Amino acid sequence: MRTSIATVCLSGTLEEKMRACADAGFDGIEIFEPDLLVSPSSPEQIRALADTLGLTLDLYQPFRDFEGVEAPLLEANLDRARAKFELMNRLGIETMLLCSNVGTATIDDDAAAADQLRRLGELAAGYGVKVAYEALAWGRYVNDFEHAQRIVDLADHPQIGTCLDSFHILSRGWDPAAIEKIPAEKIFFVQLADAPELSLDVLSWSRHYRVFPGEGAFDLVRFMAHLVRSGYNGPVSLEIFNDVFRQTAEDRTAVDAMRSLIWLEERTASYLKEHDGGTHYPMSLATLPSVAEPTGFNFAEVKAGNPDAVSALLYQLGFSFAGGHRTKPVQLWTSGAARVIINGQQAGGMEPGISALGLDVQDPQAAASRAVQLRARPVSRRSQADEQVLQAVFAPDSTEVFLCEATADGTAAWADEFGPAVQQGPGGTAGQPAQPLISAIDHINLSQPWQHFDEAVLFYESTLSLTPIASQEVPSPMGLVRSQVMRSADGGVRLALNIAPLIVESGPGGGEYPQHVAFTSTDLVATARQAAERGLQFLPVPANYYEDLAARFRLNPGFLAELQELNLLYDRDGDGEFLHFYTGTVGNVFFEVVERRGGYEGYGAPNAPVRLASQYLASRGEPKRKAG
Ligand SMILES: O=C(O)c1ccc(O)c(O)c1
Ligand SMILES: [Mg+2]
Repeated sequence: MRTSIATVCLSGTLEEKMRACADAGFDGIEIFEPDLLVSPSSPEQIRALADTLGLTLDLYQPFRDFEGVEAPLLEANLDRARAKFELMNRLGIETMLLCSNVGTATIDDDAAAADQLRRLGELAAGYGVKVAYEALAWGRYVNDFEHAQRIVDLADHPQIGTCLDSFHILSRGWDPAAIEKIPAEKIFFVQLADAPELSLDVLSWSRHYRVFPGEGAFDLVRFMAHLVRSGYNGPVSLEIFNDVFRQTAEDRTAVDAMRSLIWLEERTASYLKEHDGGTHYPMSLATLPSVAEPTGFNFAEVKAGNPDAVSALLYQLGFSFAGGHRTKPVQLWTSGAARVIINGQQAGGMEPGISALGLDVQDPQAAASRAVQLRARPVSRRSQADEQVLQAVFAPDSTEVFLCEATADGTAAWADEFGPAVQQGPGGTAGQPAQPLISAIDHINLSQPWQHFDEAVLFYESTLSLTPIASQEVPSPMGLVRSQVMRSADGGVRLALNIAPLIVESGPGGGEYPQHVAFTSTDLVATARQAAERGLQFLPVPANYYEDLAARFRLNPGFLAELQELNLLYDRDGDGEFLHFYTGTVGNVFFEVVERRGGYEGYGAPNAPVRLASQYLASRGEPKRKAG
């Protein structure tokens, strides 16, 4: 599959955009006219730069408001086109994109539009260029790709063909199956965009909210399958108008873009294999090492130059000290299959804070190779010769994601690098063994910078096969927090991605926002009692919350009183129940303990505003009450 991308997707100058596209591995680009108009480089220089970078210039776009006009305007439009064809010859670009008329069309007649396109085709032939006609979703008379195709058929000129853009087709609900009816040689160009579901006029939706494939709600795999079946074998190009992408670093956005196409190519290949068996199509689709979903969390790592505050919390939660690393200032704490590493080497930034997570996978080599082919940056950590060589990549928020070997007995293959396991309390004091009521890591919650949120969703879906669950919005005193859970089918791995409120950028954490690890307990009340005895400071929960709980659920008064006494939160979902509590925050990290009863699958979303408000108050010291 030939990959291409429109320069409108990226920030920067035309030259910077071109370099970023080449570095990310694109075969070619579409030049978006406004980018050329503001460039100090001549068309010849842009052509030479593309050559040097190994990029083909696949499309010049857009040419607007041509067809369906009265005769005098048609002559003026042909003059305009002539100037652009001359320019395209200088650039060495063979195909021009023509948008269906949105502004000046007055004649709603296919035969007349086709005649005018034929005139344009005759002119284009003299320059050796082709015109790809695209039905914009808001075109005056032509807003449907099949309608555009009928006009192209009527024009019946070799220089006139169609441009298909997934946004205009899927946003209007047109059925992409009809793509298969278009003769392949008449599809001159293909643009891809995904988009979130929004109730918005289609022009605003298109101009501001497009996202890369895999980051929105469109079924682009099926779209691609129809395209491949049509016999098309030209460039597949990303055209993403997105306010955020246009103001974030272009090299990073180009990598996100490339990842989306590599992923889509693979998904399309497997879709076609499943539905069409061994049928051969002109477009060849590359595949990636396929990996099974991760089966569970292997560990969570907290960076901390001074481990004491974090080890105290873990001790209070009933974790045992399982030893220091043989060669590094790193501690291992465990309870059941929950493993937390406190790493003194990774210190820096706002700490303590979550620096890495480990996932159990069937084949760490294959999983790492897949992630790297999807343009994830590999992590290189120093390791001694006899230590496990661990595979890891950086997530978009710089969290290190380790791909660990799942063992049959649930132990960690690397754990014997730690020892000896002397019973230890906070700060190295002797500790009492606890009841290990915590059995595993339930989920990990990572806060994401708002501008990298879509990228993070695609990253976890493409590299690790996690599935996004419908996102939620949680009110907090700092704003509405968007929360997106990514999980494996059996729930063995659950990641909650929250957009960090903008307000924290100017706050004491320098833009970092607390993140947490949630542990599973077999008996939450007993865990909380033990933790209270060991001195844990719970995140306080206001009395108003318990009055509301009493109103919403018919809870036994004794149980309700116990919840309130221990600062426990409660939720219900069908037959399932959820009990949980939070520790106070140290630096940038806190812990949660949850008990899931009867198949509860959520995360206590109704309680999230209570947590966020309580943490907000805690971060500001005691609540200030008006004197009075
Ligand atoms: O929003 C537009 O004007 C516009 C221009 C060119 C395109 O290819 C497109 O899909 C939209
Ligand atoms: Mg388009």
